[in-house]
Amino acid sequence: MAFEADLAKAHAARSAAELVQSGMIVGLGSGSTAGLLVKRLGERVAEEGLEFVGVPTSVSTAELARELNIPLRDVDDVPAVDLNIDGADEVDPEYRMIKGRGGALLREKLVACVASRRVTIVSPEKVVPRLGIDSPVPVEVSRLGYRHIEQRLRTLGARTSLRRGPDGAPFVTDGGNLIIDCGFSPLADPDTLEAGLKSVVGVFETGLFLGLCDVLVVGRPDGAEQIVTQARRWTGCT
Ligand SMILES: O=C(CO)[C@H](O)[C@H](O)COP(=O)(O)O
Repeated sequence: MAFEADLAKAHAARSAAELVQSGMIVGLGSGSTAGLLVKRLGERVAEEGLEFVGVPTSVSTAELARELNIPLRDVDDVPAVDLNIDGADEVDPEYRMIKGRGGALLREKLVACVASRRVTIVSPEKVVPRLGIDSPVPVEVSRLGYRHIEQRLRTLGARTSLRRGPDGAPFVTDGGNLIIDCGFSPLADPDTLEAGLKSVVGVFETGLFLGLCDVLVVGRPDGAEQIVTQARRWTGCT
C-alpha cells in the first residue's frame, strides 16, 4: 500500500514536472511529493538543459534543489511566479485544500498567492469528500502568547494540539513560529472557518488553501491525471 502511494506520488510529480518550461520562475513546494517533483526537475536540468528559476517554500526544499543545481531566488527577489507546484494533505470536490503537515504552510501560501498558475500534486487517497475528517488544520502562530492564542482557537470549536518535534520540544517553523493543529469535526464551512481563524491576533496563517488550485494532478500507480479545475480564485491573491 505504501509502495502504491509512493508510486502514485512519483507519477503525479513526473506529470507536473512536464509543465515547467525554460525561462519560467517556478514555486517549489514542500513535502515528499514536492521532493519527487524537485528531483525530476533536477533530472530535466541535467538531461535536457532545462533552465528555470526555483522559488523554494522551505529550507529543506531549497537544500534539495541546490544539490540538484537548480538556481533559486527568494520570493521577494522575483517579480512574480509563473507556476507553483506543491503537494497537499487533503483536497475536496471544490478543490479546497488542507496543507501544512510538513509545517511549511506560511511560505507555501505566500508563494502560491503570487503564482499565475497553481498546480497541486497528490496521490489518490488525498482526494476526500470533505475536508478535515482525517487531517487537522495546521495554524501557524506567534511564539509570544501562544497559550492565549490556543484558548481563542478553542472558542472557535477547535480541538487543539501544539505540534511537537520527535524530541518532544515544540516544533518551530522555518519562520520561527509555532504550529497549533486544530481538529474540527465536522469542518462545516472552510471559508467561514478561515475568516474566523485569521481574526485571532497572533495567527499568522492557516493550512486552509481555498481557491489556490488551478490544476490538480492525481497520480496513480499506473499514471497520472491532470484536472484543470476552474476553481474560484481566492480574492486575497488577485
Ligand atoms: O503542505 C505540505 C507541507 O507543509 C505538504 O505539501 C503536504 O503536507 C503534503 O506532503 P506529502 O507530499 O509529504 O504527503
